[in-house]
Amino acid sequence: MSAKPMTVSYNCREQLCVESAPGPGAIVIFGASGDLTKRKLLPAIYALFERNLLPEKFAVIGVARTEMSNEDFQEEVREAMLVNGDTVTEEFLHRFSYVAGQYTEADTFARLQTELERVSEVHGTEGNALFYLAMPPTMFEPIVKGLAEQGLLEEEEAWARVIIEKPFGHDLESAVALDKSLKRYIKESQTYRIDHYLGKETVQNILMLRFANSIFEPLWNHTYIEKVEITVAEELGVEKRAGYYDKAGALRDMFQNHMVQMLSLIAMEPPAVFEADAYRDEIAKLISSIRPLEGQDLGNISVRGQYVESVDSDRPAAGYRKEEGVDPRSQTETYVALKLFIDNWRWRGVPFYMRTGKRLPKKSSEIAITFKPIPHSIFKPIRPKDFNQNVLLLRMQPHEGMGLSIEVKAPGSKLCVNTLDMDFSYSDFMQGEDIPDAYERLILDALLGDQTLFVRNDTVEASWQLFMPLIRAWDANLENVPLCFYPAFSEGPKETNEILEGGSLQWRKI
Ligand SMILES: NC(=O)C1=CN([C@@H]2O[C@H](COP(=O)(O)OP(=O)(O)OC[C@H]3O[C@@H](n4cnc5c(N)ncnc54)[C@H](OP(=O)(O)O)[C@@H]3O)[C@@H](O)[C@H]2O)C=CC1
Ligand SMILES: O=C1O[C@H](COP(=O)(O)O)[C@@H](O)[C@H](O)[C@H]1O
Repeated sequence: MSAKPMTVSYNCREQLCVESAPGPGAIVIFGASGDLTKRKLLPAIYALFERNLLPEKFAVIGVARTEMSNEDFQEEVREAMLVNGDTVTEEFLHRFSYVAGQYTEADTFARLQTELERVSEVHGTEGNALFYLAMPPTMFEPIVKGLAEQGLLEEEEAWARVIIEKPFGHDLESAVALDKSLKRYIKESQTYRIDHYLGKETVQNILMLRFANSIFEPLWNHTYIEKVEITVAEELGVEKRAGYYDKAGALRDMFQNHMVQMLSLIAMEPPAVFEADAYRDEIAKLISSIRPLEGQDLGNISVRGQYVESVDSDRPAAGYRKEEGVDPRSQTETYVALKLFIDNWRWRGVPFYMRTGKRLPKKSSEIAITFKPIPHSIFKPIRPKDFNQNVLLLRMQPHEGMGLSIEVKAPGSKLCVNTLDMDFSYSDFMQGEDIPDAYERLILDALLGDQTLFVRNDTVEASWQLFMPLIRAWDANLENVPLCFYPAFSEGPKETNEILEGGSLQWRKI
């Protein structure tokens, strides 16, 4: 039985809900010719502009090696917006300019400084600058070094902040080394490590749901929760990113960062206040409470998969090894499933089943919390079958929202039971407005100097530490952790069921 859409009454007229624009500042995008810039950053900047959430005095400077004039870059911006059906105004476009150059040459940073001075004068950005490194990770250090040597990271009269994209390092050792070398040039207070999942409305809502209501938290522990299932499924394949992805794979691309952050929000203890360090302290504590993989039988708790050619003639797709730019003998995983436990008082014995992959049946990210069965049924004589267990479903995307399944009496004279799926969609809540994209929220926070939703280095390292035994076992091709194959658009490798108590349970259908 599915309920009609719930009536949503939305009352957000409080002061706290009023968003305000940051003070003057320039946004400098390194990697301005790249995929992330076009698909995510430019639309996010435009959306902030439309919502009057960019500084009144702002400018955007693109930097990359590709030769382009300011006009060419403005044309790229215009085209990137047209893809989304947005026609930008000249008022918006004339704030954009471009600096071409190599990151190893001091001259690039000298010309960037000249451009920053110009926009300060013309657009009133007052020397404040947010540097967004939308770049392959190998370039993070050279760029930060170049900025520092040019004096662009000094904060005497203006602020300077750096957004660093993921992945932060390739493993624990490289993440530690990267952090050490960046710290030579920037302070932690200037470092904004972005994990765009933390900017998603529905991901942030996990905290609100847990800590702004009194009905969930008393049940949020091993006494009442049987298992938690976190799925991030993508329909897309590797697309044009094989150069990066074939070296990274799903564990580094999705698990070490987005999946662990979502797990943390579900499982963390409440911070005393929602402030950057109090909140991030709790995240760090949680990640370090995850049962170490070292010493566990990795074959029982993990599956790595790679997609092969689709077997569905209506939905043809090449196998991963045939994708452009992928090594034809690639061992890179495009799918990972893991069973994790959190060794603390609250979560003793509760399995967290987690999976993510590319070329799965559809795009779908959700967290399903299954509550334990009722301790005793008073309805046994009339209903010998067990009741369905309650499930709280948090849908991250698409159709953001949440659902709760409960057992109810079906109308009629008999005592018949039905499962009622109560469903709530964010789109109803938003009354026709679009849900802001994650990058909008995070760019805005960085302009405001709020680090709460950015990842602190200790949590990055704790997460790498957790996965190192798995990475080592995969690198060594140990027999108990084989690469399993799944047809594109299937539910993933069949071996995934094995980690659900030897196949006695089932994953939710994607
Ligand atoms: N694309 C996405 O969906 C997502 C990306 N990210 C992260 O964002 C960052 C950027 O990603 P994306 O835009 O896809 O990357 P791209 O591969 O599109 O690269 C971005 C730009 O970097 C420059 N570049 C590429 N290789 C080199 C190199 N070896 N040396 C110097 N410059 C180089 C190129 O510009 P030019 O040649 O003009 O200098 C390119 O336009 C990465 O860290 C990625 O992990 C995170 C989440 C999602
Ligand atoms: O960080 C990444 O995320 C995207 C998926 O993000 P979503 O917001 O569309 O869910 C993924 O496709 C990409 O490989 C990864 O680098």
